[in-house]
Amino acid sequence: MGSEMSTPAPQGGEGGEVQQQQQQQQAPNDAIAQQQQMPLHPQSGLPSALVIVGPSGVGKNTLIQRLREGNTSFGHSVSHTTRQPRPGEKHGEHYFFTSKEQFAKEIAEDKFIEFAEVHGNLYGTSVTAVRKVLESGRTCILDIDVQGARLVRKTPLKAIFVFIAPPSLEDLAKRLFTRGTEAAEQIQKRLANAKEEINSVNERGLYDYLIINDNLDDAVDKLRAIATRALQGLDPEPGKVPESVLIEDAPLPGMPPLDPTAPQENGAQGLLLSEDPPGAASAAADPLPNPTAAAPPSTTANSASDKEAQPAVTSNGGTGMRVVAVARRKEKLEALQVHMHNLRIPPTHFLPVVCDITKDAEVATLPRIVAKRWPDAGGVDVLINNAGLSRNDASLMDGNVASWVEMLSTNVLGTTMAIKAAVQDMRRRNKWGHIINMVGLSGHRIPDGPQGGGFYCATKSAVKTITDGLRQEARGKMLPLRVSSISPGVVETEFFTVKNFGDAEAARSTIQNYASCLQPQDVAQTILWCLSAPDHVEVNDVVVRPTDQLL
Ligand SMILES: Nc1nc2c(ncn2[C@@H]2O[C@H](COP(=O)(O)OP(=O)(O)O)[C@@H](O)[C@H]2O)c(=O)[nH]1
Ligand SMILES: Nc1ncnc2c1ncn2[C@@H]1O[C@H](COP(=O)(O)OP(=O)(O)O)[C@@H](O)[C@H]1O
Repeated sequence: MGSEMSTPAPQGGEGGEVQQQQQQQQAPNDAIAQQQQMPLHPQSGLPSALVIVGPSGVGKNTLIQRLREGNTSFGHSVSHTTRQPRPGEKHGEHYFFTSKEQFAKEIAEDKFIEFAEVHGNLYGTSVTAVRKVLESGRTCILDIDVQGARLVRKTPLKAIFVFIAPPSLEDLAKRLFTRGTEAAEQIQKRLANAKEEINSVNERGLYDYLIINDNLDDAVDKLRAIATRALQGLDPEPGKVPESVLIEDAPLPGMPPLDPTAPQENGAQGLLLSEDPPGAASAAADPLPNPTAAAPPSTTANSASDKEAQPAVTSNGGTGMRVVAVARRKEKLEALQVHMHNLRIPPTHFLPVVCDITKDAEVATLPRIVAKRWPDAGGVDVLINNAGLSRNDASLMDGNVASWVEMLSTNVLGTTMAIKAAVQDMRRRNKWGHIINMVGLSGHRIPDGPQGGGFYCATKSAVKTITDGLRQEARGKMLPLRVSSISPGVVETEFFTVKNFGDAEAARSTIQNYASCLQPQDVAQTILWCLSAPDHVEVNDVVVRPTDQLL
């Protein structure tokens, strides 16, 4: 569920009580069943229930309606809710619309198999509603949220669990807007919750089936086949939910008006960035000659959320590149998106994607997201691996192991997984581009200091070795892939704030040791210089540091 649902409600508030009661509600069980004389666990051969879960607006009601059209074998358990009825909704048919007081009373009376707070309202499935359908020998359909599904999983109710996913969050947003039943604020709330709801597909054993509701007729056919199994009381087939599912983020619904005072750039376009923790630097500010690639390439780079990455993303200097900015922090990407919008860079040339590059499944999906969102772009031609994270509690003598793991997974594994995803995309198209890794001075030397930067330097040395190793591997296979690294010294970015766990003062005092740090634009320019070399020239490593930096 989304942030709203997963945020603990204030003590004593409605949500707080609901959470406490839900914890006690762990397994509405045989005792309730016996009390209500409900065959919660039908013998085999009798119909199972069908639990349908999915984010708001994905099409659950539409699918259920289509399934039930002209087929009386399926009944729908009518839920109770404290939300206001929408125009046309009937009490007892769509929901039992209930006051909060009445709902609380019914909870106390053990009326519900499960209940949950969803999008700010209470919803619950009553034992009576399910019993009514089951007793008539039909399959009972429960349209409930993720929390409800988790709870029903713990009851003896024999059921098949299906998750309905949208083809993308963008489609989901469109459907919610088109349905027009909610105000903008409610739609935002539902979209904010959707990503976490979709992520519940990765909870092992929660769902038996996943249906992506893209083409409605296809989705209805799939649901019908599953519902028929439920009707026959058959067990679900194994392996029908993929190991890992990632649905890309929606763009911001509705961009702000253009800022007429914002400076315009020269045809700034793309770069695909990957990942989030503030890294050494990635930037490119000024116009450069055209790149050597024949077609406008799309570029990926990581750590796009940082202010430091903005120049890299915003100024391709008329190279004709299209930029995919990949980062973990959504709010930073959103700010970048607004910035790009104000620079009049069209959505065809800038695509923000939320992704955690320490997660293999998320990284592997990136080229697919690019291909889907920009079918005309071909694929990823340039990858800029910008992720580089350092922590100040990582001394080799007495450091925090968690910080070592974090650095290793971000700087080394994240970079390598992004390389693999980009290279496989290039191989698929037989079109070989350019990989640029940010090694940094730390990949070449270890600075003095009692805190000890040895572990961070080790990860950066690894990136240097990976850069050289990738080049050798490509040469060995006679592939025209170009591999470069850039090794900047101190760059004025968020890097030091992250290193000091958010302590901006400590970060400032580090930066003040230098009369003039490199700026992100300086690094960006270096990236563009590497990219602009003619085909027969491969820049291997560029070391660049502030003029007054000693070591
Ligand atoms: N846990 C639980 N969730 C429910 C129940 N009834 C509906 N929901 C879920 O509540 C959410 C909001 O439903 P609704 O207000 O009808 O809005 P909609 O999903 O935008 O059509 C959906 O995810 C439903 O699946 C219920 O009885 N229990
Ligand atoms: N496969 C689909 N393609 C396009 N629009 C769809 C599809 N499935 C449902 N819709 C539309 O999306 C909107 C939301 O569907 P709805 O059934 O109300 O969602 P939910 O019950 O999951 O909140 C409706 O306007 C519906 O017509």
